[in-house]
Amino acid sequence: MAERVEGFNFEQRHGKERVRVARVWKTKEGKHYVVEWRVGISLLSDCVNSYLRDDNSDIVATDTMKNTVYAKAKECSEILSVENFAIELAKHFISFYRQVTTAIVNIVEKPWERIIADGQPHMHGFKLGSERHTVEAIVKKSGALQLTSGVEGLSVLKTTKLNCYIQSLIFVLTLVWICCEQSGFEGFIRDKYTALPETRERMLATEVTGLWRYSYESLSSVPQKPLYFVERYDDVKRVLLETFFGPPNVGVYSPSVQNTLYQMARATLNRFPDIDSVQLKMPNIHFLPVNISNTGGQIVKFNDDVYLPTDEPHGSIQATLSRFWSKM
Ligand SMILES: O=c1[nH]c(=O)c2[nH]c(=O)[nH]c2[nH]1
Repeated sequence: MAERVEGFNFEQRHGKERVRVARVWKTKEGKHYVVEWRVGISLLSDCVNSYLRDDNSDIVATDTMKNTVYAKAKECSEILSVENFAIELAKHFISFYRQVTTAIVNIVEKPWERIIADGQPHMHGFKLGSERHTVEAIVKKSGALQLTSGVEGLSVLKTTKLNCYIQSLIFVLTLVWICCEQSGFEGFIRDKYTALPETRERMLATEVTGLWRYSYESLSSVPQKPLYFVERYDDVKRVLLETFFGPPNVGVYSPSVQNTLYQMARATLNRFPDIDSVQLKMPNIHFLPVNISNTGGQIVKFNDDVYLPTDEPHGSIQATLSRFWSKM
């Protein structure tokens, strides 16, 4: 919040970024659990004197913030979700320091996954997965809370043309061989700058970044069930992926990244009543058809088979879908 200083409007915050911590828990039976977090802390606090003059008496040193991450990780005797850790940290800063009015804690969790060896979950062996779980907890001195979780780096691709048998609705118990494309892009504006052909058959690839805001607006309203948010994270990801891909045997047609994004966001809001808004960023990562020829003729003729994968440029498509009363 801006304050008036020497006739100016002034806004400030300070914190520590990229504090890395790993925490291990071990059960009596010898099963280990591990999390690795990258923590960012930002404090809104009444320390304007440090900016205006030689007076640091109201500053929480960023080095102290860093130490607090390790101290609080040590205090967590039971495994907990990244959301609960973020809330605990933020709660500490607003309650421990008179000067702090709001604490903003951002954490990215590294996807360490237990390995399966000989068909059995390993007791202490983990490998790095791909997509990352994120959280932002904003806690005010009043106890007001804003909790936003997310996923980043969720790379997905569908190759789309499906040849499959479906059961005919007309003749009971007969199977019909069908061929259905499951991603296309048609009917867009065509003008003198347009070269893109219309298609009902293309690769669809993206790297989803999602943010979803929970409806819990005070510290006291947060669900007490341990690992509640870990389950929610898995469930939201499942709904996003199921909507993107459609049923395993037949898939679902995507007429555009825009439409698929909307379906994914809507399915999330419809499924989870405690989520008020969903933001999705879905770059359209292009796989270009390969056609190569020389004077002797065609070397490679594209037949929905050989592609050139690209990183850039890529389409950029993003949207936020909220319930009417949401503040996201
Ligand atoms: O799904 C798509 N949306 C677009 O806006 C777009 N633009 C484009 O060139 N290809 C695509 N595909």
